Amino acid sequence: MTHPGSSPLDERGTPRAELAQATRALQDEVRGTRIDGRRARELAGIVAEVARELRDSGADDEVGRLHMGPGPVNRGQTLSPVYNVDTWDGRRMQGTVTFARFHHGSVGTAHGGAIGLWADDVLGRLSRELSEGRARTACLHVQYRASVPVGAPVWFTAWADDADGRKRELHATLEDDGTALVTVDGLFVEPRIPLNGH
Ligand SMILES: CCCCCCCCCCCCCCCC(=O)SCCNC(=O)CCNC(=O)[C@H](O)C(C)(C)COP(=O)(O)OP(=O)(O)OC[C@H]1O[C@@H](n2cnc3c(N)ncnc32)[C@H](O)[C@@H]1OP(=O)(O)O
Repeated sequence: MTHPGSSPLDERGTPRAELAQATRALQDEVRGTRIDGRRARELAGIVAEVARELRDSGADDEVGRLHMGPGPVNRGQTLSPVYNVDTWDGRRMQGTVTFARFHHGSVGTAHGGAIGLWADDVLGRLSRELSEGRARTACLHVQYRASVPVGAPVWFTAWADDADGRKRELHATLEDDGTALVTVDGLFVEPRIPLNGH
């Protein structure tokens, strides 16, 4: 088994990744903080100042398009839960995902939408690893079988059926101690009109 070590999803060791991680920490702490109103207002000013500096430094996307190529830029987005790919044998990907406080849904569990977001991301990653052709999510079927914890790593497996022309059926599970928490079936389709680098 090999590790796709150069993946931008590894998000290690670059200043840009550090910025993304600090932003995630901020998102987590904003959620549910008990800070008093006066200080909250002061901190809002500081955060606004940071946002201004980032905006004024320019953006590397075009008309809001996320940069999808290799490199840490892709991970500048801080919405998706962080996941690590531990093994990849060319067909099956395994690793762990940790849903953060930011992704909290119902009491003590990860938000179903955050789980769907992660599923789209990991299957999109799988699709990229499997083929040069750019495919888009046509359909995502998420079954929530048991609650997914927040703040603790959960084991995942993602794999693909044989491609059928432009269509790829992809699957993923989240599990804890051998119990399936979530199962996902996705269909990714390479558009008739190829995507231009998206
Ligand atoms: C080294 C570099 C590493 C880089 C590492 C980067 C890692 C990076 C990770 C991040 C990864 C993020 C991944 C996000 C991925 C998105 O979130 S993509 C955004 C969300 N999805 C969209 O916006 C898609 C919108 N829909 C569309 O664009 C079009 O409907 C589609 C899906 C492309 C299909 O359009 P089309 O090409 O015209 O398809 P069409 O010819 O009608 O149908 C083709 C076949 O698919 C079937 N089909 C199409 N749609 C459906 C459907 N919804 N249901 C069932 N069947 C369908 C058709 O029935 C047909 O089947 P057959 O008759 O051939 O058997």
